[in-house]
Amino acid sequence: MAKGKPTQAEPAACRLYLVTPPALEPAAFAPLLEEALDAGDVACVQLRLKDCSEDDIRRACDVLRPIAQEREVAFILNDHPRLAREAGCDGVHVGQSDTPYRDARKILGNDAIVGVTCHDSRHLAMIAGEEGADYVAFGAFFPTSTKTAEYKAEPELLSWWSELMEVPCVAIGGITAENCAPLVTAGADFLAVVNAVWGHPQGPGAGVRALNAAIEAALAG
Ligand SMILES: Cc1ncc(COP(=O)(O)OP(=O)(O)O)c(N)n1
Ligand SMILES: Cc1nc(C(=O)O)sc1CCOP(=O)(O)O
Ligand SMILES: [Mg+2]
Repeated sequence: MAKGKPTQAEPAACRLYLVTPPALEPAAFAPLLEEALDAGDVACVQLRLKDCSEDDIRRACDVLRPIAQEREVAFILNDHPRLAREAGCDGVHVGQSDTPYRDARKILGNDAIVGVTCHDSRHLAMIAGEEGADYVAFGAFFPTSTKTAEYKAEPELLSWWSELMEVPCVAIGGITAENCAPLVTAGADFLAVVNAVWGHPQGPGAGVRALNAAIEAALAG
């Protein structure tokens, strides 16, 4: 994947990748998503609903996907490649216990974005990259309350990867405006966040602005 592929926009050095809260009511969440996406640069949105029926996920896609795509922000579905294709998503994110990358690619085709969780593993990332993943995701970089994270990644993994590989890397796990600088300077192409945006005390727009300001400050040195 070219480093700017999530929106086809001019590639930037490090961009935001929003992941939704694990449970949401689509009509109530829609204005929050609009607020986040209208607050500044966002490369993509991942719909990550856990413990939901496929019908619920489909309904959430129908409401939320146009909000992202109308703004030229890629809309990626977590875990469900077939549903992603049927619901008109731009791609899918798969983990090591989900549909294997090759099957996800077959289902979605070559034009879709397929990203792969690689935890803290160089080996998993090299396999995913060689197989054709559009990005590899490393984490968790910091403690997170959003899910039980079994792996701990270090910024050095991002610098190793970005110096050697063209495939973009996503950093995830407990990332905030306050702690993201080492990940940006280490070479993360995307910062994936849940709580720093949806749990921001001043709302998701303020969360996006704070993260983009922190990215810009880190890149300026
Ligand atoms: C960008 C990004 N990175 C990692 C994950 C985690 O995927 P996975 O390990 O499959 O765990 P679940 O998210 O499915 O609980 C992700 N979703 N997105
Ligand atoms: C979905 C997910 N995957 C992770 C991994 O390490 O693979 S950490 C994580 C949760 C990220 O949420 P927050 O930004 O609130 O910490
Ligand atoms: Mg998964």
